[in-house]
Parts: sequence; C-alpha cells; structure tokens
Amino acid sequence: MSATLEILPMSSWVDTGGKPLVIAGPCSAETEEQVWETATQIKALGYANVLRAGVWKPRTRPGSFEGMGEAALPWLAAVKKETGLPIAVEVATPQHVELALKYGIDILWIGARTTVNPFNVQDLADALQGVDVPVLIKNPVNPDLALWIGAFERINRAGIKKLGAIHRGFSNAQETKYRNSPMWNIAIELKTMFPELPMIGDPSHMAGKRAYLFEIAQRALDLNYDGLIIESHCNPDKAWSDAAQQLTPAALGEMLHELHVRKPEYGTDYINQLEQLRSKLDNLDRELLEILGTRMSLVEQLGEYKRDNNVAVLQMDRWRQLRKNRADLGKQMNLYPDFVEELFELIHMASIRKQTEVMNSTPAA
Ligand SMILES: O=C(O)C(=O)C[C@]1(C(=O)O)C=C[C@@H](O)C=C1
Repeated sequence: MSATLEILPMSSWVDTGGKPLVIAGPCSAETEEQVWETATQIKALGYANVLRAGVWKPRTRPGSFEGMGEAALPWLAAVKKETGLPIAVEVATPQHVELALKYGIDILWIGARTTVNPFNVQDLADALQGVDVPVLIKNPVNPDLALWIGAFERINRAGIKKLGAIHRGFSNAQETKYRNSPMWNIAIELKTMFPELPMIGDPSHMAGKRAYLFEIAQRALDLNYDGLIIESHCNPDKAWSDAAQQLTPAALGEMLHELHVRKPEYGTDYINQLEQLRSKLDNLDRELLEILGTRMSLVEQLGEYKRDNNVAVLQMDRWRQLRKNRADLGKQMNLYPDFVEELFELIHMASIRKQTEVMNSTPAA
C-alpha cells in the first residue's frame, strides 16, 4: 500500500519541551464542578500539556450517559482560561465540529467508532475544509490499517496538516486481559509508513482497568511513542462513564513520575558496540534466508515427486507431527511458543504455495 500525507511536526501545535505529549482529563465532562476540580488538579501536577474531555459520547447501548453536549463547552472554555491548557474533545459529526470551534476548542479527535465509517470521516473532512485545527485520529475499532490510513488521507485532503494518530487498541471478540487488544504491530506499521506522524498511546482504552495502565503506558514509551492520552477524573469511582479505567489526578501524577522515557537513538558512545552487534545480526539473517532457500528447494523436489505420483500437496499427518516437534524444539531453545508456531505456519503455507505451483506445472522433458 502506498499513500502520502503532508504532516506538520507536533511542535507546530503543542509545546511539550521535547518530552512526550500528555493529554489528560475525564472520560466525560459531567458537571461544571467535576470539570473544574479535575482540570485544576491536573494542571497542578505540571505534567499535562492538553486537557481532554468527552462532550459527545458514542455508547454501545442506548440508555447510557451520552455526554452533556453543547452545555459542557462553556465549562471547558472557562477551565482553558483558568489553567491555560489547550482543550481537546471528540467530534463525530459536522455539527460537533462547528460547535467545538465556536467555543474555541483547540484540538479535535475522531473516535474509533467514527474512523470505521468513511462516510462519517468524509463528512468531518468537509466540515474541516479551510480550518486550521489539529486533528487526532483514533484507530478504527477493527484491526484494519487501510481504514485508519484512509481517514488520515481524507482529513489531510481537507487541508489539515496538524495530524496525529491515537492508538487505542482493537475490539476483542472474546474476553481478554485488556478491554481492547493493543496489536502493537498495526501502530508500528503505520509509524513505519509515516515516520513523521505523531503516535499517541491511549492506555485507558486498551487497559479498561486502572491496574493495567502503567504497563501499557510504559510499553508505548518503550516503542518511542510521541505521547499518551490518559483518562483522569477527580472522583473516578463515581464517574458517569468508564469508571474502571479512570484514575485520580494524584494517581496519574504518580504514574507519570514512574514512567521511563526512552532515548529515540543510541548515543555516540555505543555506536561501535552497536555496529558490531548489528553486523552479527546481518550475517545471521543472511544465513537464515539461505537455510530457508535450501528448505524451499527440498520442498520443490517433494512437490515434483507429488505431481509425478499424483499425491496430495497437504500432508496432514506429517504437518501435525512437524508442528509438535518444532514447538518442542523451540521450547528447548527458549523461544516464544507463539512465535515458533506462527513461524512454522508461515513456512508451511509457503511450502503449500510452492508445491501448488509445481503441481500445476508441466514436468521438464
Ligand atoms: O512432508 C511433505 O510432504 C512436504 O511436502 C513438506 C511440508 C513442509 O513444508 O514441511 C509441506 C507440505 C505438507 O503439508 C507437509 C510438510
């Protein structure tokens, strides 16, 4: 997939003093007092660069609290004046965009349930035409990188160059430890395609529970994310939405203090050591590929034998036996079991592909 985005650096819309961006605030703006108390406590921590609050809440089932709507916008405008912190809210319709801009909201984000729908995203892009406001786009709820990229393209084509990605994790079909599966590989792929796109981790929505926030936030920083967006509420247990994943500003401060920010690059003092290790890896990878090449030519010979004797490509007994044997070997070598399993699944699929080609070719005379 190839795509181009014109992106301005994060420093063009927020000053973090070279540190990771911290966006914090309640899941929802509930009352004027709650917004005020939470915002002033967050400001006092000294860590946050931006204050977040949900005003329009897309909820899974009807009957849940769906946000205070426009009524909450003057509260946010007032805390912005008091704290000096820029405000970020989620927008899902052109009317939300219009109202947010009317009340001087500084940063907009598009939620995961909106990113899934190109019609919705295009409506937002049309409403943003000619407006200079940073827009952060959450990953779609389903693990579809192209859909996420498509949303960036639509918003970018409307002239928005102050863009950022929020990685909030992907819906689970089954019960898992986290509320949403991080699937870090998808965010890494996006970052690989668009290195200049700021990547912001959303531990709150991945974790779903306070207890897991730290490990996810640290993982995001280990991957050199540009920032974190974390839900914080002055009285989290009484929150009207997402109570289990919010934490008090004081607990947020402790967590942020404990997190380690990694250096993006090695220092010059490590360069020699690093180069030696990398050149060993280069040699090993070459050997690995040579071995895979040799394996594939044996598989091809087996394929010719199968073709000439009219034997099926897929040999289930052999494959089952092989899988078990390689998993045991991998265990002895201290390799991650799921890694070994996936590796041999890929190898086997490539064998099947090669032998299917051989099967359908005519033997050399
Ligand atoms: O053992 C065979 O019959 C093979 O063709 C080799 C191989 C493999 O890649 O190891 C490929 C396809 C079969 O389903 C099982 C195993």
